[in-house]
Amino acid sequence: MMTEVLSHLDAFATRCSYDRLTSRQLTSLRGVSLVNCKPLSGFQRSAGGFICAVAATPEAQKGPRIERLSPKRFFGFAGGFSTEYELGKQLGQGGFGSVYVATHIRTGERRAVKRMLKKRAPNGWLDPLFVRRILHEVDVYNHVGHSLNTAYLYRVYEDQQHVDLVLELCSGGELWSRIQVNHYTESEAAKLIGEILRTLAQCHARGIILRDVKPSNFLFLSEHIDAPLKAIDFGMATYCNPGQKLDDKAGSAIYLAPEVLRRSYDQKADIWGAGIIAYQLLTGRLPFSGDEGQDVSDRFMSKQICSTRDTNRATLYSELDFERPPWDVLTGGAKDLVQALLRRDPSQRPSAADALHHRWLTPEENAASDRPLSSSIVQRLQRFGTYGRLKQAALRKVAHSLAADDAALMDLQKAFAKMDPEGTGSIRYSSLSAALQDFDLSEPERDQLMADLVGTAMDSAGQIRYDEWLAAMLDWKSVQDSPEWHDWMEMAFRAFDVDGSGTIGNEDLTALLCGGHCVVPDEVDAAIREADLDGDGEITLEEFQQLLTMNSNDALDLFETRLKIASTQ
Ligand SMILES: Nc1ncnc2c1ncn2[C@@H]1O[C@H](COP(=O)(O)OP(=O)(O)OP(=O)(O)O)[C@@H](O)[C@H]1O
Repeated sequence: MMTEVLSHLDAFATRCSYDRLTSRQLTSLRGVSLVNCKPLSGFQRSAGGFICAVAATPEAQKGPRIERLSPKRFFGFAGGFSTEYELGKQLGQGGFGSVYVATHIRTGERRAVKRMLKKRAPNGWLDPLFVRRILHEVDVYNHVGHSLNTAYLYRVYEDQQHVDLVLELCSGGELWSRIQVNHYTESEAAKLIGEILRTLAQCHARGIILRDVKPSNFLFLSEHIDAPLKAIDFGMATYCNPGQKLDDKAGSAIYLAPEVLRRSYDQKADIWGAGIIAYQLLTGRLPFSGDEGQDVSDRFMSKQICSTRDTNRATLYSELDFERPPWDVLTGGAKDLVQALLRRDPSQRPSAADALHHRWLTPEENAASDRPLSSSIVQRLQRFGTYGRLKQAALRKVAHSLAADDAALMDLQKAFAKMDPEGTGSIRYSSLSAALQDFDLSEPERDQLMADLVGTAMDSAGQIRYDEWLAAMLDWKSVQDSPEWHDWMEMAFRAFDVDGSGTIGNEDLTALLCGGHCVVPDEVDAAIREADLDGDGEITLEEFQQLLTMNSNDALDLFETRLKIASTQ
């Protein structure tokens, strides 16, 4: 009974943050007695929600009344999917959703839609695990989905029955199906392993752990042999703060790290999964050897059933084989990296960011962070895209204050002037789009990269202002070293606190982000959640400063370049 009450309240509390109820307001609800509320597993920044210890009073045991919630718009996502999209053939089926091709009725653009049935508990409430899974998946897409290594999330819809995630269509099939057909050459494998590690590094830099790193969660964008790889399916992801250890067993058997089986793990567990994939790409089999390990490997690769006990024993104890062919012909660099990724002691395993610098993956001398601006625009746009709407708006505001003659901005000014030869102070989308032709990007990818550049669609009119350009291109870490940084942050805060109340709240952001009328549901809520550490629905100066400072030092080489060989100069 107690468990049932807890799950009622858990789902209810999660929903409450979407109603912008504070923990104080929660406790005032009839029949609910909540103590020690804290943000839901680190997702306070954007998914919101509270985990509360519950004093199960007789009244609380009845649970809050379901009528308080509208199942139709439980999450606050947009409605009207079927008026905007036509559903086509099924692409795939997972444990949590079916994925279809969907065509945008007005533009004819083809996308993938992951349709998940709103799962209900026997009492009619939405199942709390389902609620949390959706929140986590959307949250991770919003954090890292604007990088080229992840399928782009265009929009989320919901109706009475379903939640629909509209995603970039990846039509090249799963990495898994190519592993089964091919053994990759070393350079092909290195490119793919680099792309996987880049996704991990971007997530880990934001405190996210994926917990389901396996070949079927990476899809090729197209059928082209060199098509980029995109990560999908973040339903298992969660947050893990520095120093924290998770203890729940989550993931797919053969890719689980030893420490996950021992129930004390952090982001390094994802690296093990990447190591198993790397091994498969290079050899077409699993690393486990000895009688038992070999049996697990053979069964798994030929899609026969393996018992959990045998799989776990192989992960924990089997010798890892780096002797048999093709290891005799693979280079020392490949062996060295894969061995490092598969160290059983997680403290000896490299982080994703460190692994990316391994000599086998980055043979060129020229690290991405040293590249000139002209060849790192794509990386800079992705990095900016992974910041939330509020942070993007705040950085634009600060960029506006930077001195026009600052020598550190010279390169950025020059690049801007090249696209604005008449000195109008704005560049056209078409000019930037033309500049992006030098990069090996699909047309939707070009549009995705530019989507985050301007403040609101209303004021853009197809133009990008200098401050918008600066905000996206700048290395903000260096700006933060300026003695004026704190003044600039405070100035931006005061400007955003439109009603002068001392905090930034709902009305301030409605005015700021959508000129008083937001058409995208949840837009303002999501912006508040970006910074609202204590979940009270308001952003204080301290919370605002923390938002502006975190993640600003993301190295550019965490992001894909996609530079065409011909234009590396
Ligand atoms: N963006 C996409 N483009 C094309 N196909 C996709 C896309 N996303 C998912 N698919 C296909 O749909 C399948 C199921 O998707 P996904 O893994 O996200 O679902 P799931 O229910 O979360 O799965 P799981 O049971 O592994 O957690 C994928 O294996 C893939 O074949």
